[in-house]
Parts: sequence; structure tokens; C-alpha cells
Amino acid sequence: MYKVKTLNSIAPVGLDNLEKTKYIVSDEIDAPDAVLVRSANMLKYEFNPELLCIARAGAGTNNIPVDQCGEQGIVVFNTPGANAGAVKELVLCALLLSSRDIIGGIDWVRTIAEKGDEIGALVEKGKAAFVGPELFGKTLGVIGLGAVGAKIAHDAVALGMTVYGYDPYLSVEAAWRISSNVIHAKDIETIYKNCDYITIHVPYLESTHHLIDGCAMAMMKSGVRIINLARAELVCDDDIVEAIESGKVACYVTDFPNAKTARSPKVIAIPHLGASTPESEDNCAVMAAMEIVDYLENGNITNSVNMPSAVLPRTNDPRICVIHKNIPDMIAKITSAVSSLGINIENMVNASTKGRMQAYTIIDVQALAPGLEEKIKAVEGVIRVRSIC
Ligand SMILES: NC(=O)C1=CN([C@@H]2O[C@H](COP(=O)(O)OP(=O)(O)OC[C@H]3O[C@@H](n4cnc5c(N)ncnc54)[C@H](O)[C@@H]3O)[C@@H](O)[C@H]2O)C=CC1
Ligand SMILES: O=C(O)C(=O)COP(=O)(O)O
Repeated sequence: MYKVKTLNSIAPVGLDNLEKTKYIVSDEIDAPDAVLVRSANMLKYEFNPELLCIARAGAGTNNIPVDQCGEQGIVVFNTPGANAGAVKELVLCALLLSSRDIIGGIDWVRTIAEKGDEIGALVEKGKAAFVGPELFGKTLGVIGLGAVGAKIAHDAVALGMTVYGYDPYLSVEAAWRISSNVIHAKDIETIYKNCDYITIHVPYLESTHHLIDGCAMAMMKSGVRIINLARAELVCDDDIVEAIESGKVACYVTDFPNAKTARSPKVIAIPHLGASTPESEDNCAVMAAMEIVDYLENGNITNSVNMPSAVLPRTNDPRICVIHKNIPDMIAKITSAVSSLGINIENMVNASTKGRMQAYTIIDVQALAPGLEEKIKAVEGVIRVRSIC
């Protein structure tokens, strides 16, 4: 039986993919083969030696020590695009909330709720305090044009906004998803200088820490509205609070409130609801569970953030899966280790990604033999070996 530990609540439709005859799934498992997680912080998690993979049912993996996992031969998966629709809808909502003082207005109506027949007249008299601009005809800057950013850019064009998009690392596949009406910003300053609204959709990495800070805001239009449903640390809290107090930033919407932003009256702080729809929770859970199944049962890797993709269709042959350093001569040494035991290789695939420290090889063999795993493990640069019957 495979053991899967859940660190967050995972949609049951996803867990249904882990057949009860083959998997024990619980939040109280010791020494799991796989971990299923959403936003639980794993940065200080103690990895048991049996742990083969972690599937993040969602997009951001900054709660997982991805590089350390790679070094230990633990494959980390995420579920690209599976919750992008939910995030997009909340961003559209955030754009409207940042513009029209709907929240202030609703709060005020509550204060006059006991005024009986006077309410109608009070509303007409008081509504002028909650006026805010329309989105139509304004400029929106989208930083990061991946699964979420591309959808926002598309819908904002449909709302009549002029949309600038910035993403220097855009994959060719993602580029096909961008509406041709989106203006290609060649540098981030173009976004800062031209946009009335700016929304961020990049992963949180060392290189994106405080992407929006005081210097960035100094370049922006006065009265800019900033939406951050990606990660708190992408924006410098001290600088944004100061920019709000000075009036430079008219509104900041964040899905990641903290001690500094939650108390600021011009910050709309949402309790991390970007992916919290039944549809997205189901999509993410199903994709994450299937990634675990395909890796544990077949050794196939799809949507990993620390290993290359590698899929070899199953036959009746047993299979050896090898995670190794991405350095020259590894395949020759691994295949020699197999042939030194007189075992024939039936089929194999090797995958590496430029710049990634680990590579992966799947070898289908005629038969497994005693000592085979140990022989491959002894090859310098091999990180992890697993055989699957
Ligand atoms: N609030 C929520 O519940 C959710 C938040 N997120 C956050 O949003 C982020 C984006 O999600 P997806 O669009 O699904 O991810 P994605 O991986 O599809 O897209 C990210 C894009 O950012 C681009 N990028 C990376 N560094 C950049 C930089 N310095 N400048 C400009 N572009 C850069 C990449 O090229 C990629 O196209 C996630 O990493 C996660 O942190 C995602 C889903 C739900
Ligand atoms: O997918 C992401 O990056 C998210 O932030 C969603 O987080 P959650 O799964 O709702 O805890």
C-alpha cells in the first residue's frame, strides 16, 4: 500500500483517484510516500527518507523547499492553470472593488439600517461619498502573463480597458494564449508609467521579492490602484502603506493580509480566497492526485517544478526510475550498471531541463535482478533509484 499524507483539506473528488485498495490517505500518516498539500508551510518540514513526491494542489510552490527536495530526490508537482479561472474572477472583482467604493458604501448602509423610512432619502443624500471611476477606457498593466495573467488580460480587453502585459519569461505555449489586443510592454517601467490599474501574477521567488516597492511606486501615476492576488511578499508593505497615506496609491487589494496591511483603511484585504471555489478546489485536487498516482505507480513525471517531465508508456516490463545529477556521462554509467548484470534494456527515456540541477531517467528492463538498485545507486551523481514491477 502507498501512504499519502494530506497537510490541508483536499477535495474528495481528487482523493477518489487514490484507490482504497492501493492507497492509505490520512492527515496522520507517518513516513508517507507522498504528500498532498495546498498552502501549508513545509519550509521547515522534516522529510522522511521514504518520501517520493509532494503534490501542491494549486499554483504557488513557495511554501515548499523545492530546491532542497530536488537535492533529496523528492519530486514536487503543482497543478498549472487548475485554479486560474477562480483567481481571474476574483481579480475582476478586485478591480471593481478598488475603483467603486462598494465596500465603504455597504458598510455605511449598515450604519443607517435602523433609520426606517428615512433610509431611501439618506441613501440619495449620502451616496456621493462613495463615487469611484469606471474601468472602461482606463489602462491596466498585467505583470506575469501565465495561466492567471493571460485570462485577466483577455477579459480586461473585453471590459474596454487598454491592457499592457509584461512577462519576459513567457513560454511559447503561454504566448499563444495572449489576446493580440494586449500591448506588449518590453520593460516593467512601461507598466508603471502608463497604467491606472496594475495587477501582479508572478510566482514569489528571491528575484520577485518586493517587486513593487517605493521606487516602483514613484514611477506610477498618482492615484494608481494595485491588485496583488499572487503573494504578499511581492509588494513591500511599508512602502505601500506609505504610498496609500500620501495618496500616491488610491487603493491596494491583497489576497494575503498581514499585520501591516490589514489595518490600513485604503487596503482591501481578502482572506486568501483566490482559489477558493468548489470548481478550482476540485480541479486542483484531481490533477494533483493523478500526478501522484502516475509517479508512484509508473514513475512518470508531469508538471513538476523541480524535475523535468518524463513519460514512458507502461508495458509489462519492470521499470527502474533514476533521479540523478544533470551532468555529463550519467546515462552511459547508469546503462552500463544495468548491462553489467546481463540485463537487457527494453526501452528508456531520459529527460533534463537546461539550468535544472536534477535529471531523470526511466528504464524498462527485461527483468529486475538482485543488486541492480544498489549497483545504480553506487554510480556517482545518482540521487535516487526506485524499481517498479
Ligand atoms: N490567491 C490565490 O489563491 C492564488 C495565487 N496564485 C499566485 O499567482 C501566481 C501566478 O499564478 P499562475 O498564473 O497560475 O502561474 P503561471 O506559472 O502560469 O504564471 C506565472 C507567470 O509569471 C511570469 N514571471 C515570472 N517571473 C516574472 C517576472 N519577474 N516578471 C514578469 N513575469 C514573470 C512567468 O513567465 C509566468 O508566465 C502563483 O505563483 C501564485 O503565487 C495562483 C493561484 C491562486
Ligand atoms: O494556488 C495557489 O498558488 C494559491 O495561492 C491557492 O492557495 P490555496 O490552495 O487556496 O491554499
